[in-house]
Amino acid sequence: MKLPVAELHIHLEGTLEPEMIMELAAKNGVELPYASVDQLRAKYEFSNLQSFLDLFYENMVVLRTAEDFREITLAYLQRAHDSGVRHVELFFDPQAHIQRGLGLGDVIAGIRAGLNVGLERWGISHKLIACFWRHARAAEAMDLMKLLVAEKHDIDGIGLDSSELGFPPELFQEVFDYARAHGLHAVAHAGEEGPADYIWQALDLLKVERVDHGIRCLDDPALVQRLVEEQMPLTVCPLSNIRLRAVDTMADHPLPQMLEKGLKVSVHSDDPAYFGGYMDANFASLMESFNFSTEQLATLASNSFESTFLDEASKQELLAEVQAWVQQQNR
Ligand code: HPA
Ligand SMILES: [Zn+2]
Repeated sequence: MKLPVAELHIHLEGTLEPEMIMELAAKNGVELPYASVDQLRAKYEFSNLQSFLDLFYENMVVLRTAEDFREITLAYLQRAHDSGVRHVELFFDPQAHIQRGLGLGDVIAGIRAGLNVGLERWGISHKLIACFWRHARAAEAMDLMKLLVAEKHDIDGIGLDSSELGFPPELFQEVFDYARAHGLHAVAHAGEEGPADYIWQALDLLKVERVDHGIRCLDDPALVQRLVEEQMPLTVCPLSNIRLRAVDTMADHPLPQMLEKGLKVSVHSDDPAYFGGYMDANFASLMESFNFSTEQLATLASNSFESTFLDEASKQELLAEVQAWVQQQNR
């Protein structure tokens, strides 16, 4: 039995494996600047967040139809299932797709169709979170926010992603106020490359229910204290942090320290096709450096379920799976 976990920090477009990119490009007649999977893979060396985002946005242009979105969602869920994921809260970047002329309804219908097959086939439950680009104008995010509500698009929450430095959360306060007033959940990337102050802003101005990444909180003891007191979930992505050079090596990763301080941390894969693997690869890499105990692993898994937007009964069912896993380990 694999450690059962919830995947709460996963960008759908970041699950596009090089093989799928080449296949979709051929199918949709999209010209790419690489002739082969190997040539594409050779570009997967990143120096920071922006160097990754440039390639990430370039590659997602191969997605053209609702069927493409259904297919990649399902391909991701197969891998998620193989790596122990029992519930997923999936991010996608609507601005990327509507700018290319795709219909918002088609994108969401395709993703939802894939998620529903995943629920039937593997019992993986789900939520869907539309992320706004912080590098684009807040007014553009606001227009999209209003459209999502006016057209009753089927999403469960909103997030904030893309380039962090120079784009503080405060720019998006109005968008998050609007989302909250319309019953949507709210999360935001903060403190990945950006300073601890961006985490304060995400909490106080955007009133987020989870912070994505959040590792830079360790620079600010008062912030750590607040995050511990509120048991604010932090969705930490170890392989992403290494590949984007937010942390030097896995041995330097702050996750053990964060656990030690009582922060509500859980492990996630961010953009697994780009960063060296899915949930299981993240845990395998952590285990090589830290050899976590059964108890520590169970805490990480339980935190992941407690940090979901599921109802209490569903959370309890999934938490019971963690306990069953612990019993199996101790047998
Ligand atoms: O790690 C990330 N940070 C910000 N934006 C993103 N979009 C995809 N992945 C990321
Ligand atoms: Zn992310």
